[in-house]
Amino acid sequence: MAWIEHLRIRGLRNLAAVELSLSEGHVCLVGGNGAGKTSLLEAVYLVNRGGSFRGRRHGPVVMHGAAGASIDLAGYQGGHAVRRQWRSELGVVTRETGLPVRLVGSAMHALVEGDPELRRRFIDWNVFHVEHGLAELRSRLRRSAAQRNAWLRAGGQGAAIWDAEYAAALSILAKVRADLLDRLRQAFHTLALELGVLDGLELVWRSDIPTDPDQTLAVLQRQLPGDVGRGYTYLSASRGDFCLQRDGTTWVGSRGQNKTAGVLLQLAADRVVREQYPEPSIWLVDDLPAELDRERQALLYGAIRAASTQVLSTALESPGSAVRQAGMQVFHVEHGTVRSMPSLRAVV
Ligand SMILES: Nc1ncnc2c1ncn2[C@@H]1O[C@H](COP(=O)(O)OP(=O)(O)OP(=O)(O)O)[C@@H](O)[C@H]1O
Repeated sequence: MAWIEHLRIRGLRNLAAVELSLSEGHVCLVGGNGAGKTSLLEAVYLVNRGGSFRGRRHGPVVMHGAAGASIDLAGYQGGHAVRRQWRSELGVVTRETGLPVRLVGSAMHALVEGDPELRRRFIDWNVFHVEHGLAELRSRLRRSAAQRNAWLRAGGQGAAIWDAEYAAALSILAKVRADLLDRLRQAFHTLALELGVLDGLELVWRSDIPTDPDQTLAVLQRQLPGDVGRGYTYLSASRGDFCLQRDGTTWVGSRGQNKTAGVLLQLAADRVVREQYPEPSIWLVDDLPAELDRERQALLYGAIRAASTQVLSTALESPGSAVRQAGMQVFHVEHGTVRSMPSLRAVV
């Protein structure tokens, strides 16, 4: 069982010096806008995954004017005590592998209504966890694509020596993505039934990359004149997307419904990965209450708690009665400092 017992953060965003002792179960970080709640989740993500979940737009994680940032974590995994360290100048410095963490970010609705690139990254991240050798496959693809594109830019004359290798790698990727989607589709369907939300929605994968390498090779040959004109290969790993359908038609949900669907997708992916790696993850849940009614909040928090040993969640306000739980730990975050509030003893 993976959980964090102690966390020490120095010089990360607005968190100058933070020390937290945590318990298993649901830990709630409460505070106003800009208090440092998301930065705390970011620290947990960073020390375990080695990178941030926030894009470049958010700038460097080291506190303005500070010489460096550090994160130290002590916790448990598989019944053993583990330690992890991250230093801004070195990255992760411990040998032990990171604790498994799963993020429900504040913009989960974007997974349904945003750019296809987000969905492909979501699929590939989960494929990476169930299929060994994805990194090697990616480098095969990159190498053969670069060689083929150089050949196209030179006019595509002579033998197409990189086509077979590129078609083989691309078809394997198409196959592992389609297989994951199939398992995800079933898990999503089961979860929607169990929770009684988004009834009748179906996950549909659309990709024009054939899973048979001979067919992929035939497509490459057919598209050759266009590829030479463009100077690059049209059929690439960035083709493919999934959508949600109801009765065969693309479903258009509200912001809150899309957010619910995004969280369900994370829960479904967690089930798929845990068929192979049963250890539950630590879930980092940023601002779930935004856009969700109380019933949905309670439902989704309940499903996330059931899937994890520890949940670190953020919110602007203290958890309401629908979300509270006996033993829930609550911390108040303000201007980068964190204060413990009395643990909740009973469901109110
Ligand atoms: N490198 C940095 N150095 C110092 N402060 C930073 C740095 N990067 C971001 N900040 C500031 O840290 C503060 C905390 O941001 P954070 O996103 O953690 O807040 P939050 O509590 O999650 O707020 P909200 O509820 O509005 O999402 C922000 O005011 C931000 O401007």
